[in-house]
Amino acid sequence: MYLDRIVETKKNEVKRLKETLNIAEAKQRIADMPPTRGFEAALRSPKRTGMALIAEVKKASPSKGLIREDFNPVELAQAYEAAGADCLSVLTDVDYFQGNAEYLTQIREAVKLPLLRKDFVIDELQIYEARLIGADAVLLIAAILPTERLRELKATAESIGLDTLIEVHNAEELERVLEVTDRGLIGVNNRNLHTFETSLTVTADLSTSIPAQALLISESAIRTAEDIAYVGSNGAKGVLIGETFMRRPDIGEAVTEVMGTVCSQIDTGAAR
Ligand SMILES: O=P(O)(O)OC[C@@H](O)[C@@H](O)c1c[nH]c2ccccc12
Repeated sequence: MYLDRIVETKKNEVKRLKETLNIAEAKQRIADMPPTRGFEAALRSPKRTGMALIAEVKKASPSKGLIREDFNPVELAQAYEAAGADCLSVLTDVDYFQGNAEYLTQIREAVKLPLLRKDFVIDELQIYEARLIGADAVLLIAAILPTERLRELKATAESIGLDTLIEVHNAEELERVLEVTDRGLIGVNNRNLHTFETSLTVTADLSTSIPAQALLISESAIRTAEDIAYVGSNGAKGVLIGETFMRRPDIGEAVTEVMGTVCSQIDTGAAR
């Protein structure tokens, strides 16, 4: 199963990372860095009324293969910023998503938006590394983290100024996450990471169990303005979109088409 394979790869990456980076040194370097950009804060006051956007810089994925041939991460990030994205998500996994930590560092210099390091975090050291390469937030995936690990990794992230986006796909994962926190950013992944199957009803089904003080981000398989209206009417306060934008030659046009200028079509009265 591919998720297990990815985790094996990450264990090896962590082993290698431990040879070049230790926590004491990382902490020292982080102490000299400028503060993070406020990933959650940006999503809580989105540019488009009613729906925040995390736009993703993603070249390829295990489920879709190569998504975008003409891939200049900095240009793509700038186009997203110009189109009014609130935050960016940058894939840093090399083997499965053709991402790179360097893309994130380059993007940090080129745009002002808060950045999510999109990777498969299983160890503290990856979190310190995320901060060092220029991330403002990290993704924590409940499917690969036992509850206590989730709690520890979240605390580590917060101790160095990083926000967390905690990702769930089913009720069991959500229940475990709610043991750790009932606030912050909760991402509902519409894609099952084991089968690759997608359905936006995953967001609708889980949203009723997500407390109001948490911010629900609907992730994956969002393609149209109708999809935005659907997840928005079912509790999502933000969306994380990659492939739909990456497949379009003109990123800015795609963002405007999907997001609208304001998300006025959302009937938030029906939410929850
Ligand atoms: O490209 P999409 O279908 O718009 O999906 C974006 C994002 O949700 C997806 O890349 C993602 C969600 N969770 C992940 C975990 C790891 C890697 C990737 C992901």
